[in-house]
Amino acid sequence: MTNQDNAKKLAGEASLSHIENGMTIGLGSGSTVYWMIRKLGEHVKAGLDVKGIPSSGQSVAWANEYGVPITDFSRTQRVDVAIDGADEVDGQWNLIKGGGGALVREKIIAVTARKFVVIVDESKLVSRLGDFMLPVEILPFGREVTAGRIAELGGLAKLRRNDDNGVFISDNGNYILDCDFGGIQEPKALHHQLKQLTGVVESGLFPGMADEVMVGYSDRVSVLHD
Ligand SMILES: O=C[C@H](O)[C@H](O)[C@H](O)COP(=O)(O)O
Repeated sequence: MTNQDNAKKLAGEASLSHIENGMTIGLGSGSTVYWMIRKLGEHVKAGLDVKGIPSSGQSVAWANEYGVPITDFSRTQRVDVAIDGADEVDGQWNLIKGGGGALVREKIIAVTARKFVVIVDESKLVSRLGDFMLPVEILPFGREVTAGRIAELGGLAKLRRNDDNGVFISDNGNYILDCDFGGIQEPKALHHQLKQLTGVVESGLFPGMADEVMVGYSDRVSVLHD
């Protein structure tokens, strides 16, 4: 296992300290969350009574594989804690998410949760967001027009493709534009500008939403509080 994988594992597993019996847990997406779900499955087997609301098809699959019971918003609208990864985290805990294309469901879960815990390895910490191309989920119809509107905001938008060069389709049946805005000076303002564009479903900017950030290093976890 690489040092980075180990850092993800440590952060993912440490996040279980937020979980108590009876909770409904927002299950994020990505390779760091994988370790959280896997460990959570061990706790469930040992008797922990929790349910998870997964944010992606991949997380549903992991929850099933590791024995974490799942539920959905038709059964409960209470999420006690959401635990999720990020692609970038700045000093004010603004996030870029969506590298795996799960940003819309992740955000619905994060805004519903009483507590939103972010788990990352140290490589995700940045002084300013924007080296990572900002994922923006858009409706397929009129994608060229929407990309043009994003360009007017200063973002060079590239349609996400799969490894086989087909267009990437999100779990919601939409497209993802990976947008280069250069360094993002004002994440909250840019997020609101993007949200106002017809055709944009959601931006991968999560400004000021995290309650706690758990940072994994190769040999330890550092917890950043408010
Ligand atoms: O859409 C994907 C999610 O936002 C992930 O949480 C994010 O990309 C981080 O993933 P990872 O832990 O694999 O770096």
